[in-house]
Amino acid sequence: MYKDLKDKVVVITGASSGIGKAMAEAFGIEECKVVINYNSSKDKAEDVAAIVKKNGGDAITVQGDVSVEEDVVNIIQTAIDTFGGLDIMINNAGYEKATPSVEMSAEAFNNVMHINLTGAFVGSREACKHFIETGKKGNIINISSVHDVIPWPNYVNYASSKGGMKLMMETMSMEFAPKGIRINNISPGAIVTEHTKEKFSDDKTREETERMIPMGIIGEPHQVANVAIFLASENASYITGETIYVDGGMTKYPSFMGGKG
Ligand SMILES: NC(=O)C1=CN([C@@H]2O[C@H](COP(=O)(O)OP(=O)(O)OC[C@H]3O[C@@H](n4cnc5c(N)ncnc54)[C@H](O)[C@@H]3O)[C@@H](O)[C@H]2O)C=CC1
Ligand SMILES: CC(=O)C(C)=O
Repeated sequence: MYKDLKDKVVVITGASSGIGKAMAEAFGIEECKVVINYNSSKDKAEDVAAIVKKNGGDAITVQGDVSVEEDVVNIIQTAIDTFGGLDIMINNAGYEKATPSVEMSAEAFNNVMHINLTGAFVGSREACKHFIETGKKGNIINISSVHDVIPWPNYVNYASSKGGMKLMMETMSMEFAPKGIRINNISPGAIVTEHTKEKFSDDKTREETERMIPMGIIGEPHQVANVAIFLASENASYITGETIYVDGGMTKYPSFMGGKG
């Protein structure tokens, strides 16, 4: 456990499933007060809140679509009203759907940009406003993806949004570093969640994916959550503007592993 995290208020967007859920559970073990945002899965969010409380933390659930500016503002205001402030903002909500670029409407492109990038921007902006008003040295973690550096055909909206998250985070981290506010990204590789379970249960797809990972293993949500806990804690007090890849080596050019080329 990281003792400095006890009683810290953490907002996690898209926390009713997958990596967001694993992070909520982990911050519960740290005895944090966790605000679990969901868009449509109220029951699943309530289940996550129950686990956070069982783990030793406190929790509330808040509905909100992160692509809607007022909803993000409301999620953060609810955290402040309920728990008296905000210490850690985690922009995790994300969405992707394969579509060839020539078939992708501007609306479909913008929809993913609004959820993944603009949602994370508004969450970061509102958190920074609160940190500045209260003089708090809070911190922000964005859950990006290895596709912030690896191009992904048929997912141009997703890769653009994650690439954008990289420079958004780096820019904001410089803007707010003098105030002691730290902002970092975690970029997961292939992680098995409710969302990706079906894809990876297909032997061919799983084996193809494993071949792209030097460690040869698909990751699990808790492996991302463990890094989020570290980054949020004082143990990471000198880290800002960084992207930590939690990807079993996927971003390190695995096709060169044979030593040729
Ligand atoms: N699972 C994986 O292999 C990887 C996941 N990621 C990223 O991790 C983050 C979490 O994804 P997973 O846990 O894998 O999938 P997931 O689908 O379980 O989680 C995404 C969450 O975001 C929520 N969400 C989607 N649109 C929303 C909106 N408009 N407003 C509020 N919430 C919304 C969903 O309801 C869901 O709870 C995403 O940002 C994703 O891009 C990145 C790299 C790999
Ligand atoms: C969704 C995503 O970013 C991956 C790596 O699968």
